[in-house]
Amino acid sequence: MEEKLKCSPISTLNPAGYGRMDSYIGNNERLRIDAPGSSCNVFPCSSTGYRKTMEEIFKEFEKVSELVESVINDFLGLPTDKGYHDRLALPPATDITSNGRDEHLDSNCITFVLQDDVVGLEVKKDKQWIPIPPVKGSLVVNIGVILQVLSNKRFEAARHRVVKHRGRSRNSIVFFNGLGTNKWVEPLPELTREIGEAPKYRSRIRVQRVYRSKGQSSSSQPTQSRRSD
Ligand SMILES: O=C(O)CCC(=O)C(=O)O
Ligand SMILES: [Fe+2]
Repeated sequence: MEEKLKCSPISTLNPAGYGRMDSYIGNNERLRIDAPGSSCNVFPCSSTGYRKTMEEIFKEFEKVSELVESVINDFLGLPTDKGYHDRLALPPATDITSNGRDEHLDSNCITFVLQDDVVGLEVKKDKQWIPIPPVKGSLVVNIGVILQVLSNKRFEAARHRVVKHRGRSRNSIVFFNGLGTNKWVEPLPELTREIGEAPKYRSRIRVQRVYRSKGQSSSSQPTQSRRSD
């Protein structure tokens, strides 16, 4: 634990580093990593190869993310670059004992999950929880709230959770393709007024998260408030 706390975020404004999220399903530990080269990244100093490996993994995720993003833009009939490029990788810390996640929607655009061989991830469909068992060599791709709003609900965010199994640790690497904070998000004009379709959402703002310092838990869900226009 001492080693983990050495990796606590160095800035209260940027959560890169070690953190915990306490939930009723289980305590979730994570090491959050921003793009390689970010001055906010904190890596365990006892492991020399860790940083290099994580940065390589980040770059691989970036490539997949770009590909999927371009397929989605193509599908929506949008230019290839709509500007949603801010990315974060959040691999949970090692030797965790419990690692559940309450049900939630991801608040970003697209999420990529690389699971180990421990089951736990579930998605809600028609009021039923459906397990998403790990398949070697494959990634789970989740739609997040921002893409739901941008696409005027052509894509719907997946409600999901991670169920904890007694006595089994689970590790996953999660890569978030998102927009960053404090951005206005609304259905894209190409998918609404330009084609005579009513927007299903009002403008929303993504509010900067409030992060607590050193080892304290922080909220897993960024606040999204509705503008009243
Ligand atoms: O660990 C997982 O499989 C998913 C984690 C997750 O849903 C999240 O970090 O938003
Ligand atoms: Fe999630």
